[in-house]
Amino acid sequence: MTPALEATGLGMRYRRTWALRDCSAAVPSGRVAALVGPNGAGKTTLLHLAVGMLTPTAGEVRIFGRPVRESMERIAFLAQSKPLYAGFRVEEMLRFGRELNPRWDGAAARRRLADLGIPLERRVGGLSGGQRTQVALTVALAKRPDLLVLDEPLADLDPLARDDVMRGLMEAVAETGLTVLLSSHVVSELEGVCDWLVVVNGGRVQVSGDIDELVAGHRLLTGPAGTADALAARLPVISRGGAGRQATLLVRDATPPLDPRWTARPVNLEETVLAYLRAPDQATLPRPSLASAR
Ligand SMILES: Nc1ncnc2c1ncn2[C@@H]1O[C@H](COP(=O)(O)OP(=O)(O)OP(=O)(O)O)[C@@H](O)[C@H]1O
Repeated sequence: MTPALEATGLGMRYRRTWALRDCSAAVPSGRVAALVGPNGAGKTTLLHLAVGMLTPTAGEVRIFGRPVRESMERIAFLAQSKPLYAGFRVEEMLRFGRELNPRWDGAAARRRLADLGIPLERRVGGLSGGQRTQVALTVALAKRPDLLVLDEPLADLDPLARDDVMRGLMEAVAETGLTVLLSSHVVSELEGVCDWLVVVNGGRVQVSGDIDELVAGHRLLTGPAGTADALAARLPVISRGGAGRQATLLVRDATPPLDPRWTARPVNLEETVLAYLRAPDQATLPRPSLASAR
């Protein structure tokens, strides 16, 4: 199946600095994909390229197999700054949306806001942060996109509002089957919500693949520090930790004949992501991105 989003050899240079370089990654259709990476990794740049706000210096992005500029009606973008006009009433935002978007579904937007208990006559500036995000999400969904791209939708929200926003997003995915790509720093809250992961680090794509496969393919080994070097030499170690006499190794594809002094346990998404972020030179090999995206 054609991926919802496919980046090939993508690069973006701002004057002399490459914000992204030689990035190849894909998000299959129908997935909820998380884009994670440290500050300055290139996440916003990648998202802006994906929605046509920036033109790549190198490579290309295709949306459902077509160039971005031919796909604009199929994409909705929720920017980090939540582009809502504080002086507008919620219903004016909807009217504005209707005028600008040929695929606009105003009835669904009104239903969604009623379910959320957000009054149409309220001014955007008078809403809470969580409500503002919900209005921005409602406007984005009313465009009936096939691909919804969100830049840090959870930033500045308290845990309850984050949960509400993610729940709203999941309901929309279940109803419409749209593909989602969202950047976030809150990795712990992506588990169970996102099923595809793209990690960018230092302007490069480090990981791109199915979250269940990725997490199941890693183990955390714990054992005596004195034997860690010998074990690490035989295994694909992503990151090392531990303190004092105990060492930990987060390893990929671990089915080694283990020294009985070492124990292995499964890892979660956050541990896996942190391990890769600590080791920018490590990439999942072979990268599952393009192979499993089709
Ligand atoms: N308009 C610009 N002009 C020059 N450099 C830029 C511009 N936008 C981004 N950069 C640089 O490109 C790199 C990637 O920035 P980007 O905003 O894409 O990262 P990010 O992963 O979204 O970061 P954060 O998590 O802090 O939002 C950074 O080094 C940043 O300083």
